[in-house]
Amino acid sequence: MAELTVGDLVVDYGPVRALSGVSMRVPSGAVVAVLGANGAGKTTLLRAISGTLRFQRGRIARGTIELDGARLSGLGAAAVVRCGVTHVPEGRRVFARMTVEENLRAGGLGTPRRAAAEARERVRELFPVLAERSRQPAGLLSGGEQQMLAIGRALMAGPSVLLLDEPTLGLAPQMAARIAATIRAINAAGTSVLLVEQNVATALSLASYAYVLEVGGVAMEGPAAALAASDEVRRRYLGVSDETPAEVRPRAALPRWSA
Ligand SMILES: Nc1ncnc2c1ncn2[C@@H]1O[C@H](COP(=O)(O)OP(=O)(O)OP(=O)(O)O)[C@@H](O)[C@H]1O
Repeated sequence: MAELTVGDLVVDYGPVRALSGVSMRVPSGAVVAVLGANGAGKTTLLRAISGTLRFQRGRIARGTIELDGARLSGLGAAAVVRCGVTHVPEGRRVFARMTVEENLRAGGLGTPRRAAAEARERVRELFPVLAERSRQPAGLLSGGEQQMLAIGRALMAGPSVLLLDEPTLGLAPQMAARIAATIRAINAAGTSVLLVEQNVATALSLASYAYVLEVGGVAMEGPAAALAASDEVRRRYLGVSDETPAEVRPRAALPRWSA
């Protein structure tokens, strides 16, 4: 396990400043959530960490990204994976024409054989459906199964930190709950998680600590339980206002806490 730290990170896409001095920490073994409205910079933060910013013509103008004190910023995407940080981008981009098995194998490329075999076993246990459907083209899987495959593929490199971008987006509630349970299991097995999630109640129920981004900066941060109880977070992100009668307040606004 390893600690991920981001210090005073500034990111630009050409003339557009997307992050303007973000500092945060994912302690070893933790689930940390990043919340915020569309365009706040959440995806940019994950891209900067995973070394995929350059594919979007983005650039780190200033700041540091470190894993246990070793510098990640400036490394390419493949090198970041080798350091133990893998990224599941938004939109579950699986290789639709390749089989489930081939998709998983692609995630393990470059991983030493023994570690890859262990990771494979772990993925099979987490997602039995992927083992059952290993020879089918990934494009035939349901949206939720494709998300499982995208997560499984990222786990094939045996990461110490997993970056997840909107893993439950567009999924039916039951499937979203399964993905959330899987994230808990992955974390319980020792992988730290940095989670960007549009469903604030889900995010705060999974995370122990959370950051709220607004126009490229950290507007709020704190223990997930404290943020969930904060009037401002409830009003702005959980759709609960003082005027909302108690009986119509979403149950989702009452998350289960992780320790
Ligand atoms: N490839 C790009 N080129 C130019 N500007 C970009 C690019 N990607 C993002 N941006 C801009 O950077 C800012 C942050 O975007 P980002 O996608 O990181 O936000 P987000 O919080 O993840 O939002 P969303 O939930 O909509 O994905 C926005 O102003 C966005 O328009």
